[in-house]
Amino acid sequence: MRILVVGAGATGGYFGARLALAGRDVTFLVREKRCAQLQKTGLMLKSPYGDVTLEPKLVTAQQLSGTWDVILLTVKSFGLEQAMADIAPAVGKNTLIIPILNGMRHIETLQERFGKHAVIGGLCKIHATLGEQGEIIQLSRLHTLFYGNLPGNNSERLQQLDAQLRDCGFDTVFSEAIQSDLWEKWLLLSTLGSVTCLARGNTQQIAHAPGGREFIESVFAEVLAVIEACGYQRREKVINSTREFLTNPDTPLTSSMYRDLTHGFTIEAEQIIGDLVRRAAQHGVVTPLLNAVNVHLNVYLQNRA
Ligand SMILES: NC(=O)C1=CN([C@@H]2O[C@H](COP(=O)(O)OP(=O)(O)OC[C@H]3O[C@@H](n4cnc5c(N)ncnc54)[C@H](OP(=O)(O)O)[C@@H]3O)[C@@H](O)[C@H]2O)C=CC1
Ligand SMILES: CC(C)(CO)C(=O)C(=O)O
Repeated sequence: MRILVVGAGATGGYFGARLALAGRDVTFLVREKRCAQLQKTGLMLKSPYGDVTLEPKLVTAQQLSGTWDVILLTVKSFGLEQAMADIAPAVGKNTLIIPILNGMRHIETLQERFGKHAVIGGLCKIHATLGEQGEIIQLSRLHTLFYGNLPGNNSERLQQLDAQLRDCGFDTVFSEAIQSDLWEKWLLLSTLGSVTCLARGNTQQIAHAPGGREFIESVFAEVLAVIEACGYQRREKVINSTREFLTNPDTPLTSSMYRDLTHGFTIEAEQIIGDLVRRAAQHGVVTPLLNAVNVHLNVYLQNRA
């Protein structure tokens, strides 16, 4: 299968590199600046599993030709509109698009543009960032890619896709409940992003501050109430383990949004928190903490602008 990885940033660069190293037919769709950088330095991966540099196959939007079997979409939410316009010529009638953006709204946006049959549910769990030379830095050993059919879609091509993605040097989950996985990832990520961005520290620091653990639990409870109002059917075991994970005083967790914010970069405030706040209002769920986080992140974005 021909795989087009859209974006060679922290996540796209990581999973794309692993796929290419495993011999899959991978091309990265990149913009001019990143293209020039990668042509000069190669795609450098700094990883607890060992460092490696590869010469990636690169293409820019102007050079795209033909359609692709798989499109792994790894742009940030604010790059989605442009990315959809760029990939449109590459989407054929059998193309499978796997977005791994955080949040949920992009799924409907992609389905509206390319049709439900084209969009596979996807998410990734990894701690990765870009270094000063454009290298991909994997910050922990976590590297899991989840994918599966969304409700109302039953693509038989997923078996084929699974065979392509498996055994490539990262963990995979071919999920039969990707919709639940997506809600649960949002629960984890939005809670983690909220508390770390508001407190400007990791979860270990927060858990050791007076009222810190309760703070994490209260944000978690708000997010859970929102996603349940939106239709999430609670899986008690996952809820409990996620809550434990986030409040563990021995583990210093941060989120990619927190890393972006502390570096002064733009952040996916709307996709990760704003969308939750809007859904809460639609369903009459009261979310004072999430509202405060939303204001905080928006003021950060205003100051940045
Ligand atoms: N980093 C992490 O640890 C995790 C991130 N996520 C989520 O994954 C998503 C991607 O995040 P991440 O990889 O960190 O983001 P990055 O900013 O590191 O990478 C995104 C890349 O997309 C590229 N891009 C944007 N628009 C286009 C386009 N039209 N054509 C080609 N390339 C494009 C950017 O390139 P350019 O250099 O040209 O701007 C950039 O390199 C986000 O939704 C994030 O929340 C999920 C789990 C963990
Ligand atoms: C939940 C987590 C931390 C791991 O994948 C993440 O998605 C992020 O940092 O954006």
